[in-house]
Amino acid sequence: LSSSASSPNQDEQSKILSRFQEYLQIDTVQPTPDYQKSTQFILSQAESLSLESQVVEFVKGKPVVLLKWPGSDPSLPSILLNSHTDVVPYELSKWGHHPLGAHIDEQGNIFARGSQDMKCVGLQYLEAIRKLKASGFQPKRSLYLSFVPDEEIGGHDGAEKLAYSDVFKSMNVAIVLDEGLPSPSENYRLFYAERAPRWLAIKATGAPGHGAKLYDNSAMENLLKSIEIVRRFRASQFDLLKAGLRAEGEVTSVNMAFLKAGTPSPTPSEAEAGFDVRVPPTADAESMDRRIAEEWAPASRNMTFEYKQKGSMHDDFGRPLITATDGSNPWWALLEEAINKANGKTGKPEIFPASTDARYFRQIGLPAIGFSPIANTPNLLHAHNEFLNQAEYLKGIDVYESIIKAYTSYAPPGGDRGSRDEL
Ligand SMILES: CSCC[C@H](NC(C)=O)C(=O)O
Ligand SMILES: [Zn+2]
Ligand SMILES: [Zn+2]
Repeated sequence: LSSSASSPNQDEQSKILSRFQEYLQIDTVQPTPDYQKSTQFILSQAESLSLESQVVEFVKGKPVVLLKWPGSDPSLPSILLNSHTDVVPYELSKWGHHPLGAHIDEQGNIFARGSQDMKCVGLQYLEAIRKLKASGFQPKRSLYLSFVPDEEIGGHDGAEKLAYSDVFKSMNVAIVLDEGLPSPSENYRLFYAERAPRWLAIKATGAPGHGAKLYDNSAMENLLKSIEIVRRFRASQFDLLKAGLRAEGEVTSVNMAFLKAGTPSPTPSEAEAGFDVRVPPTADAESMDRRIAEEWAPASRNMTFEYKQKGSMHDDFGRPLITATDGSNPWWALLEEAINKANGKTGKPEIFPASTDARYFRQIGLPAIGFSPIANTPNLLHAHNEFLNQAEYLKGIDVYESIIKAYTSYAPPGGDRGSRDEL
């Protein structure tokens, strides 16, 4: 009842916040993240919680930290809570507080790169375990935590390698939780799929010529024709979004990412443009790739194209990369119930507009749900002055406590249904 700073509750709260600040202050900024330091920090947390730990470097210098809280029934498939340890770069001059300072202002807002994306989630998992252990809780299923590198640059040396590894097979995972997005309303956002990235570079070639001459088929004219076609397609998709006919994750987005060509004069023989394209799992992948080959970069207009990043739209069994939200996937309802039990509200299931590591787990046929317990907060992923309020952070710990309880205790009489082995 006491609100004095020395009450055990207050004391514990300030320790929780200090640990969060400590993790945020570790410089894991791409492109040169200090993974040694983040690994040490996570291992020291694991030790204080008596969790089993293992560090796997599928690629040298890119540690995947695996923690395990063994369940009482090892025959049951396990739960995996995933988070990435890297964060995106920042522009120091645009921030009110240093992005690696984790400054807490008078409102309790914690400013730091990674405060939303997603050091919060990684540490909330650990804090929830701390509380559960203190309460004497014993999980039936084993609980794994994975702290993976390089999500922000594609996850190829992190989560992708993990998902396809023997280590992962031996973990016998039934369900994966990974990052979601902050919600400006009181409803948490839940994601059952995501758009597939197509980072595309198109290149036009053509006869160079005098800058004063009007002629067809120059590289620049050929590229501009493509840009016009791409922009018409972009407008058609954007119109669906603006009219409210589709949600953000349900349209194909296209944004021009770079343009490389020419000098003031003469007309160049090569011109290149790059686009960040995101394709919903409900779209027809083949017709999208045909559109790119035949309309955006046709050989008939002296054009070539290349994918700098090409995410799959189907799992390794040929099905769209979608996690079921209906009764066929008990983990969905269990998650919603557990969140509600902790006094959290949830919105309608959504398609994540960008990319996360969850796609690699969906690819191998596992259900994966995107969720960050961040409500009442503007979405500042990758933006200046990213922050998370301390009360929201603390509430998120309670939410994970409830989720871990529900997930690790779930033991249907007939065993798991819909698990990978039975498909
Ligand atoms: C294709 S890897 C890049 C990953 C990054 N993820 C997020 C969540 O912003 C993105 O979608 O741009
Ligand atoms: Zn992230
Ligand atoms: Zn990110």
